[in-house]
Amino acid sequence: MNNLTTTFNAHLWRQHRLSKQPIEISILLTQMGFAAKVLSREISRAALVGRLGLVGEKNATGDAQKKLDVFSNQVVVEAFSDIGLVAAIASEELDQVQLIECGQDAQYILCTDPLDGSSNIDTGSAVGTIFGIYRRSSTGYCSTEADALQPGTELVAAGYVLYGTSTMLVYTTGDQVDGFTLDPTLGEFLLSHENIRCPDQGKTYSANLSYYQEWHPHLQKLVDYLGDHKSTSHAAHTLRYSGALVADVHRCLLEGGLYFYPSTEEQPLGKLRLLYECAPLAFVVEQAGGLATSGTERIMDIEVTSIHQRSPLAIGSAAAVKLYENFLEQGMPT
Ligand SMILES: O=P(O)(O)OC[C@H]1O[C@](O)(COP(=O)(O)O)[C@@H](O)[C@@H]1O
Ligand SMILES: [Mg+2]
Ligand SMILES: [Mg+2]
Repeated sequence: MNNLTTTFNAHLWRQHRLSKQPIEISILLTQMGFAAKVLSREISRAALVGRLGLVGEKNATGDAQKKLDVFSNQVVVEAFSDIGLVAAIASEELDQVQLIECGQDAQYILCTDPLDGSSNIDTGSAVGTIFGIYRRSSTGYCSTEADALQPGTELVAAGYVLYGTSTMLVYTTGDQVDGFTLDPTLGEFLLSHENIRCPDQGKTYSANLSYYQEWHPHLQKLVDYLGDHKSTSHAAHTLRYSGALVADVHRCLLEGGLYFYPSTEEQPLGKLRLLYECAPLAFVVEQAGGLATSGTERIMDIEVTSIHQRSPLAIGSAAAVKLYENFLEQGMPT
């Protein structure tokens, strides 16, 4: 059976048979695949069913919620409810952790950004879904919020879905990183990118340069260095910023490169959320040979004290992330 006929479910079953992951993880990932198919269909027809625009509410981190943010959250929560495995869900669109099921079998916690890149929705640009799965740490009958406050090193599975020119699902359970492309005519995710390796170097960087003036002077030097097309000592990088973290990280994963969202005086911990944006993507990128840092600390090691906690992020090719850390610390490449 060649790769392009390997369905996501068949791959998950194979990984389980090769005892690379417990069957529960395969079932949870299958449910993420299902939610991704529903969202792929609904995102593509949102303008036809009045699902563009705002709902008029703000989420816990102050973002004006889009109708598709709320709808995507509902789809993900429903896909993981009633399967007897998920104890609780932490989501960008839920103020608190939502208890799902109690009891012995409900041993997993889902952390999710149901719709990433919300500012792209109404203009039809790329958006994504991010997910991270943890095992419960508490032993009581029902889960508690503390079960979601685990560092990235405790993730048992993580990944994202990109709704772009095609819909792709990329995941890892700590073994390798595999990518699947949705064939809408079959309604199947097919294995299109097996064992993805993140190139050590890239030619692009992604950052919102409109904040350049507010960044640390050392990071301003990094941007000048990356954009120095006259340099004979190093290859310049070109700028690619999509407005969706998932889309920019996906490019870094496949082609190499660097995405960063640093802190500013106004946002001392940056904008992005550690639990359901930074940590799951860090797990994926690290398993593919890349790196992810806050600038001073490995993202996966950062202690989580609240579900909507923010963290500065630099993620992508290993050499580019090290370059970022060096510049932040010393204001120069090495
Ligand atoms: O508009 P800004 O400040 O550049 O922020 C864009 C970044 O914020 C995000 O949109 C945050 O994610 P959400 O859309 O899920 O809130 C990232 O996807 C993106 O990289
Ligand atoms: Mg997001
Ligand atoms: Mg979001």
